[in-house]
Amino acid sequence: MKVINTIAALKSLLEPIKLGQQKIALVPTMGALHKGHVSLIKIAQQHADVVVCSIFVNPTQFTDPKDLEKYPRPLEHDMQMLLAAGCDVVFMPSVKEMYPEQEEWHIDLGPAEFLLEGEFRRGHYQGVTQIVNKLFNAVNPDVAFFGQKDFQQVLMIENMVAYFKLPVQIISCPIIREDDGLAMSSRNIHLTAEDREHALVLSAALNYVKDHFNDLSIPVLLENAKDMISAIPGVELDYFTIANGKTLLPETDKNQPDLVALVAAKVGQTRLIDNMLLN
Ligand SMILES: Nc1ncnc2c1ncn2[C@@H]1O[C@H](COP(=O)(O)OP(=O)(O)OP(=O)(O)O)[C@@H](O)[C@H]1O
Ligand SMILES: CC(C)(CO)[C@@H](O)C(=O)[O-]
Ligand code: BAL
Repeated sequence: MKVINTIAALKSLLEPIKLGQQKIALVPTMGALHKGHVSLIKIAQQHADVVVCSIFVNPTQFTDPKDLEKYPRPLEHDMQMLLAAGCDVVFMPSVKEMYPEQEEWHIDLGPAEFLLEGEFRRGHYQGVTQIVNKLFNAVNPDVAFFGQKDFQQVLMIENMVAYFKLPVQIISCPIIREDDGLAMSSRNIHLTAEDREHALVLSAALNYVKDHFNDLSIPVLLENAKDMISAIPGVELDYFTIANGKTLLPETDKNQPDLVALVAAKVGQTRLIDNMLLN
């Protein structure tokens, strides 16, 4: 496994591979790796000859400075996970390498940018697309892998790819969960034992909606799911919605295709998101 810190070194490693017609996959991450990240690498290996995993805690996508400051950075552990997963190249640039100078970034990501996560983390998807575009320029991947856990992120990246007409295929990969249902997330590390217990209500409420989808109306499903969550102490709901998976607009007609339930809540001091496809 090669560990690379600069764009120039990365390009000189990857350009001959690309010229040799080998397929390159990119798995962008912010580190603090878990089985969710490993699953992306494993899926990437099935689609490409060379898998590049980037680790970069991107400052421009953080809307809360405390969240950025306390974002976990367990480097040794991450290297071991990547070695065990059989990753070929790790790209781990510094902030200076990715942002050598002040720069403006604003692209049209469509109206869904301002919904859900975009409403609670204003400007978040401009920062995400800014760094993903830089990573795509540095790696020039044929295909890139993202987790469905960050459902809206996948849509925003697809919109960015369409905006610039980039020749990169985007693949959304299933959510990996703990045995008790909690979606794996780097931020789970911040949960106290009590928070960890309380956080289970998020996946439980999503499962409730999925299990009762055929029997109850959408307004009733939403009311019951929100009641489940508000019954748990220390869980502060930002949103629980059933939406069209392409527009992210709320949906009340169960016969529409592509429905997804999405939730975000603060559990103790930690903000978590999760979602589930419904049909
Ligand atoms: N449980 C999971 N299952 C599948 N993919 C996941 C999971 N968790 C994260 N990913 C994906 O891994 C990639 C990198 O995510 P990231 O490094 O931000 O980890 P994370 O666990 O989402 O951290 P956090 O949500 O705390 O920022 C993203 O595409 C993300 O959607
Ligand atoms: C895609 C990403 C690596 C961009 O910083 C980040 O948003 C993440 O880890 O999901
Ligand atoms: N996993 C999405 C990146 C973020 O929360 O900033």
